[in-house]
Amino acid sequence: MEDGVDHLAFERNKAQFDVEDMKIIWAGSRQDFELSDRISRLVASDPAFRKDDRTTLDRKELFKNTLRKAAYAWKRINELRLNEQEAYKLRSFVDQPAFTDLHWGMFVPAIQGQGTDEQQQKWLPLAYRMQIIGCYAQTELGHGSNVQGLETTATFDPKTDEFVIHSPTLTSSKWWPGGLGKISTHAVAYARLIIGGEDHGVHGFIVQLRSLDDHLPLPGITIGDIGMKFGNAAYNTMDNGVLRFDHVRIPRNQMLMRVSQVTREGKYVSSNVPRQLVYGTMVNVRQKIVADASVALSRAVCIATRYSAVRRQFGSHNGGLETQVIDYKTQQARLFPLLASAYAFRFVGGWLKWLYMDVTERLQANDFSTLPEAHACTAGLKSLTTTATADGIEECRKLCGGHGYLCSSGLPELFAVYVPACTYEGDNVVLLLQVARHLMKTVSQLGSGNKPVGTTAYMARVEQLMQYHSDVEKAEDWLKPNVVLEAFEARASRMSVACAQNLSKFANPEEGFQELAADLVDAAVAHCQLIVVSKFIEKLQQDIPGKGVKKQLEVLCSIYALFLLHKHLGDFLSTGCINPKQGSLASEQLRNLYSQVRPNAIALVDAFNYTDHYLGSILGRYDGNVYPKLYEEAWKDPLNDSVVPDGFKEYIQPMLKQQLRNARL
Ligand SMILES: CC/C=C\C/C=C\C/C=C\C/C=C/C(=O)SCCNC(=O)CCNC(=O)[C@H](O)C(C)(C)COP(=O)(O)OP(=O)(O)OC[C@H]1O[C@@H](n2cnc3c(N)ncnc32)[C@H](O)[C@@H]1OP(=O)(O)O
Ligand SMILES: Cc1cc2nc3c(=O)[nH]c(=O)nc-3n(C[C@H](O)[C@H](O)[C@H](O)COP(=O)(O)OP(=O)(O)OC[C@H]3O[C@@H](n4cnc5c(N)ncnc54)[C@H](O)[C@@H]3O)c2cc1C
Repeated sequence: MEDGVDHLAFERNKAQFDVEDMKIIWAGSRQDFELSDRISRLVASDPAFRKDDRTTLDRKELFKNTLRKAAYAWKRINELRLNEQEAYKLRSFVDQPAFTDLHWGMFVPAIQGQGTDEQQQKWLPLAYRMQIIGCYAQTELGHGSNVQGLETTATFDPKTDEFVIHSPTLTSSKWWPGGLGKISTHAVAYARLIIGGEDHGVHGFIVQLRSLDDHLPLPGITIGDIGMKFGNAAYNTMDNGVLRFDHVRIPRNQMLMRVSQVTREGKYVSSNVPRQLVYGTMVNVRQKIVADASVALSRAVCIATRYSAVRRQFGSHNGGLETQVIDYKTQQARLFPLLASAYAFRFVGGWLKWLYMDVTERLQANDFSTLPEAHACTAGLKSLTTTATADGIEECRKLCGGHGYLCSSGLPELFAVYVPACTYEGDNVVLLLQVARHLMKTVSQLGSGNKPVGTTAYMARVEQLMQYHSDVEKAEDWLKPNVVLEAFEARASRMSVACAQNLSKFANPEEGFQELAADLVDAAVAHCQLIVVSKFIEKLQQDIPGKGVKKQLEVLCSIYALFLLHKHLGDFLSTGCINPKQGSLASEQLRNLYSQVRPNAIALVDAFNYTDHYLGSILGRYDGNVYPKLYEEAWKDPLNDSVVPDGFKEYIQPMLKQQLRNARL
């Protein structure tokens, strides 16, 4: 604590659970906690990773600064001989989006997932040593969501045993890939495979973009940055790029050939695997994005919670202290569901990681049965968690009043960096429509003996769920996990069944799907919320050690579920799952739960174990010493370098003098 005072100590003493034990639960295991703790302190204590000057740099300085940090991070990773997990942690605690995110997060996984053994042996060592730097070049100016609509072509030339990569139209220009604009030497580029005039659809190709000697674009390649993005610093540390190919030739063996191959004779051969595996990198990254949502949301919640305990407004009696804004019920009703959501997303993220590892192992053994489930879960949860997180960060900014709008609160930048997660790796509405398709397929197969599995298993009880009426009689009944779960299952299944019934009225199912898209999205959201609630409940069924820890998690789980019920009361009522009285009992219980969280709120955010460096927020400082630091920070603004600003003499003084002259006349 810089001034030796912990302004939040009183709050910390109120906690009814052991915060050190909660840190382990949040981290996933003691080992994960120790690793995160060690690496975050390492980054925080290294001045080369300071980031408090970021918002005042112009784009070029900001970008150069990003390159410096990325190079320094790589140096430290090698010097300290960090393993893959430690290196990943180090990069994420540096907390500055960079080309390396795409190199490690998409380029390498694309080769791992879609390359043959031979291709992996050739390319991965180069990528692991960063002797080449790669990006993931899929999206084009004209098409992002519609991957099958991509226009770049890769035409096989049997004479030379090469592919000719070409951008035939303006709209076929690659547009958006991170790291592409200025840094990547290579790309996994997606293009339509054309053999003998026949179009075999979109495939991935490893293409070298820049010379490894002087970094200039190779012949036939036009490349650049697409320009400033939302927010000042934020995602402008990243060189999202534009790329055009003019008949660029690459050897045949640079098509990623795990899913399908092109022989020397130009024959197209499909392995016995689903073509959707070409989309595998997106499934991988969507899963990571879900895990990442809990990090972004918990950062914002940590800032807003600490500041809400420091900030006082109104309510002073006889000259005493004013009320801490965290004690206002409206503040609690806005903040605590976000705190609960951060924990909920943490646990569902952990589960999704398991699901992803499970499907990966099955795929290696040629078992493709769980691929649709993995696709639906990663797509749906990516959509649900990123939407809630982006909205939640913005709500946290408002929860901090005026000071939340200052860059030094950390919230504007956090929002600006995070919000594109609602769009990249699949627009959130487009992804929910994928979930809806999965649900409609599941409903249509219910009578066929094809038992629904995984997260749709509840649909097997559809007849029972269609008859369900909640038996809640008093507010405490809403604390029973089974009561909550059944209400969410009944709501989700009824919304899906209603959509399926409405769809069946259309002669053309695709037309029906388009017409009912908004209802289908609502049904998909209901299903995804059920997944998050059920995974939180499952987590509580595990052994949870630590004084008072399980009790706190039970409270948060109930808050998460009942907050959703309150927010979507219309769904629960209109589907007849609950009646209005039961709805108000849920609200009553929610208020009780907020009161239970209140004394534990600061400790619950301390359990995230974020350093002040990582939080990057004066409002969220661990010691709560907000006002002196805000005051101090204001004077560091470049505008305060001089008392009279540049431009005064040119523009303002003549105006003032003119006014003076006019006044004298
Ligand atoms: C923390 C993060 C860590 C690291 C990353 C670092 C930084 C991240 C920051 C930014 C990076 C951003 C990168 C990008 O944005 S890359 C570009 C991402 N692009 C997209 O996500 C495009 C979205 N569109 C699609 O995914 C597909 O085109 C879409 C699924 C919408 C439709 O595809 P298509 O038209 O081919 O399919 P359908 O006809 O609808 O369905 C066919 C069939 O296939 C199934 N399907 C679809 N996708 C998948 C999949 N991924 N896996 C498995 N199966 C899939 C679909 O369900 C249908 O099945 P069926 O009904 O049985 O026929
Ligand atoms: C910061 C950032 C980083 C990115 N990084 C990469 C990268 O590294 N590599 C890469 O290849 N790409 C990248 N992208 C591109 C990204 O994947 C796409 O922007 C994304 O998939 C959305 O596609 P789109 O832009 O075509 O949106 P569109 O599909 O044009 O969406 C526009 C609107 O249309 C709606 N819409 C579209 N289709 C439908 C439909 N069928 N039904 C109903 N509504 C629909 C959407 O909901 C949205 O409201 C990045 C994007 C951003 C913002």
